[in-house]
Amino acid sequence: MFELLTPNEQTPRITVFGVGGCGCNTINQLSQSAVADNVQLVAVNTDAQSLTLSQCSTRLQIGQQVTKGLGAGARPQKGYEAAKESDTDIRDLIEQADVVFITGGMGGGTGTGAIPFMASIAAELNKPLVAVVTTPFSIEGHQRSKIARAGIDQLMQQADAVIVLPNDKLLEALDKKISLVNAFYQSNGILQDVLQGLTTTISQAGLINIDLNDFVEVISHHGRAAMGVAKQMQGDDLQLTINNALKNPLLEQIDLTKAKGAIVSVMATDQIELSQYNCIGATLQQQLDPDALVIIGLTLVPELDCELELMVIATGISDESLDKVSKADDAHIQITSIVEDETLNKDSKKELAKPVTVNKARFDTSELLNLHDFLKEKSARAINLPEEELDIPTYTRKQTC
Ligand SMILES: Nc1nc2c(ncn2[C@@H]2O[C@H](COP(=O)(O)OP(=O)(O)OP(=O)(O)O)[C@@H](O)[C@H]2O)c(=O)[nH]1
Repeated sequence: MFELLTPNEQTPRITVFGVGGCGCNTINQLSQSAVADNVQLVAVNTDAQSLTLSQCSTRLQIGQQVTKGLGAGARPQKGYEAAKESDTDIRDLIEQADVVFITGGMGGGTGTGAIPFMASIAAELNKPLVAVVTTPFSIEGHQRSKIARAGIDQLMQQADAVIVLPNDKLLEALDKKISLVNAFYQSNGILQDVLQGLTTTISQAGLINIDLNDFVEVISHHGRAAMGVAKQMQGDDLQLTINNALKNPLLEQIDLTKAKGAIVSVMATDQIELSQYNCIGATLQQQLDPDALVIIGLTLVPELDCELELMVIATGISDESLDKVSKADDAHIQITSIVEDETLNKDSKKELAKPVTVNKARFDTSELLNLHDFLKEKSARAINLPEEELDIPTYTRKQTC
């Protein structure tokens, strides 16, 4: 049953913080689009120069003493100290909000260090908070991934809901031939859609409103959150659109049936039929845990470029559900190394040729790098060479012997 409500008397005040280079870029793009009056955008950075370029009306330079306005140099500890130095300013801004969103890229210094600190202030002030963060592109290397992972672990302890959007996944959703600069710009467009969808969903513009308490209830399931988006063009099958939203590349491969709650934002033209709306609710209810709280908000957008647009945010996903996926038939991929090193004896070759199994659901580049380390170490043990030498091709190694 869905209830038609009149718009909120008191529209919640939403503050969206864009932290660090990536966060500020996203917030900048967001500020160029139509943002509701109840949404305040705040650009936060240690880098003074980048802040001067920001088009946000509220800009906060953090850690002037610690960083001298020069950025955190990819050191999260510096980002953390910078945020701590500006504790009072951050606290003042968070205090004014009913709901807080924070966005930024994990893997550098400012975002990775400052975002968990800001989330801890929101928790202290009892403000519901959703963090939307990216993880680095695989081409950025192992070290950045490692920094990002540690930052996300810290953030998970503080924030109500953490939506992690791997930059590689954002890229998958875009045209493969895109240039890198454009990839950044367009991936920010996706972040912008996520934030805009969320803020619109809890603002008063919706025909069927999601009220703040519902929103808080759904996001207060601690743990991972995941999201999917899909568009339905004229004549498309609605069921298919819903399934696309659940299997969207932005949604990691997780078992949604274990989600404890979901917020669904539907944007449609005024041609939407009640049967379509009911179909969305019924389909999602079937896919999720029967006890999950599913909240659906509808916003009419007359100039929408499609029939309807769907955004699903599933919250309270436990690690258990990730494990469940790993038990699925195709959940593992096997990687077999081809061993052509003639210096190895038969037994070592056999040992090295054993396939290594990697969890496909969680397979990411950092895992590939771990695998690379693992294989290197394994073969170092087999032929008793120092590990670092294994980066030298066998042919060259032989010549230097
Ligand atoms: N999608 C997207 N990702 C970005 C963008 N800019 C940076 N990133 C990602 O965010 C990570 C952190 O970069 P920044 O946000 O520039 O770093 P920072 O938090 O400002 O930290 P410092 O530069 O060390 O002070 C990078 O490793 C990239 O993966 C962007 O515009 N869009």
